[in-house]
Amino acid sequence: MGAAENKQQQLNKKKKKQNQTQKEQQKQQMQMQMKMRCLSCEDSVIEEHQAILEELQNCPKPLDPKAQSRLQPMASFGPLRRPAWKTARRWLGDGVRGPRFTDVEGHLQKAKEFFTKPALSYPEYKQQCESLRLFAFGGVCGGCVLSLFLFPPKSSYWATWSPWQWAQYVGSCFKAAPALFATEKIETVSYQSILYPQRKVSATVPPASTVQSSPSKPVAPPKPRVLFVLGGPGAGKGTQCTNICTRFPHWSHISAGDCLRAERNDPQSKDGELINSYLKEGKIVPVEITVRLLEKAMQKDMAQGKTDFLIDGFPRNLDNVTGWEQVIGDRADVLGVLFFEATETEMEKRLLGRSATSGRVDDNLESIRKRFRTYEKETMPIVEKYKKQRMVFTVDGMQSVDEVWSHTLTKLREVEAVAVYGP
Ligand SMILES: Nc1ncnc2c1ncn2[C@@H]1O[C@H](COP(=O)(O)OP(=O)(O)OP(=O)(O)O)[C@@H](O)[C@H]1O
Ligand SMILES: Nc1ccn([C@@H]2O[C@H](COP(=O)(O)O)[C@@H](O)[C@H]2O)c(=O)n1
Repeated sequence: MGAAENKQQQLNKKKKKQNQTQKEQQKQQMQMQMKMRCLSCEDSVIEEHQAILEELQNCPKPLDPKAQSRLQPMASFGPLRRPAWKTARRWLGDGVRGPRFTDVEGHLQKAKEFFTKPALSYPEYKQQCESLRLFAFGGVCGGCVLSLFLFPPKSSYWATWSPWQWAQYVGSCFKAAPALFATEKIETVSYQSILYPQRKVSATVPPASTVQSSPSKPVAPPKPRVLFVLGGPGAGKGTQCTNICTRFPHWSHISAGDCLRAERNDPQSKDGELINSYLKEGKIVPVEITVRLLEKAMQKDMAQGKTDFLIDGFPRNLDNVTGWEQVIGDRADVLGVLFFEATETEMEKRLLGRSATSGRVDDNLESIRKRFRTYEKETMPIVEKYKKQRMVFTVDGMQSVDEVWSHTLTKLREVEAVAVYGP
């Protein structure tokens, strides 16, 4: 073999190797493209790609122009499906393009058509639904926000964290925090005024004798806070008021019914007989008598250091409401109404049970039923009136005493939160 022949052979070998390398590279490139593309390909397309690959493998030349022309579309994403992450819409045949997202009028029109114009095709129907959905979503969200704004939940969390408190929080970051400890000597002031510094101070309600201040620096006692307690006869008002006062000594329980019964039993009282007749009939005693007794009882308890009052069984009718406003008015802060709800059947059962030991002239079936009627006719409208003012804290009184107590506690915390942070 001559040198020239040898050289030719080496050249051929080299060319063949180059061809093989080039083919190998092309194959790898194709495989990469296949991998990428086949993520979103249908089976038929994958099969087609595989066939092309096989053809390429068997092809003696580096890249046959025929194969190249067939492979060309594979190199571009044009005619085939886009990968899922590039697909803006699923292909559900919605060739009908709806209004742009920002085109409110267009969507309104489509939403209206949902009710007025039967869709002729699925895409049209789908667009109507989509446009309607925008308004339904907006309406529901807007309604929820508005109702939270108009009728904020009576929860201490809401009172503390609702968005309209945020401005206040931001503002408070730039204000000096109130001193944690007293900055001057406190002579005699109820611990309530320290716990609730927001409370306004009244110089009028308590008689001077109840305030033991130093002569040089008089300290006005805080304005008494009042929580009316209402509910049907036997709903459990008295029981839960006793619980509250046992647990929280700053609360004082004053029952209008108890005050009236005590007055009736007082031989010195000029109103004894009148009160007795009202009690037996389950009627509401004139407010001048009742409110005078309530004020007397409050003053007595304030002298003992009480500042918060559960006024149980009051106001029972409109006469009671106006009497309170005229006599006490803004000398006390009314925090709201703690309202115990129970059915007549349950209340009747409880009162008949209580009649064995209460000694009350009105704990008999006849008086009980008369009291129910008075409650329905005269007291419920008062509850409704306070409800409209969003002042009612309702407790489900149908459960066991313990369960009602736990519910009462929750409501009491709400009352405190609203009193401190506002409604
Ligand atoms: N949750 C309860 N489950 C069962 N019995 C109860 C419950 N709460 C109170 N009672 C009982 O029912 C009776 C009436 O309760 P309570 O005196 O507290 O009612 P009231 O609403 O104050 O009634 P009134 O308006 O007549 O004074 C009592 O004998 C009491 O022990
Ligand atoms: N504001 C009020 C409260 C009560 N009465 C009379 O007392 C009766 C018993 O009241 P209880 O709350 O103890 O059940 C009641 O039936 C009324 O006759 C009232 O007149 N005014």
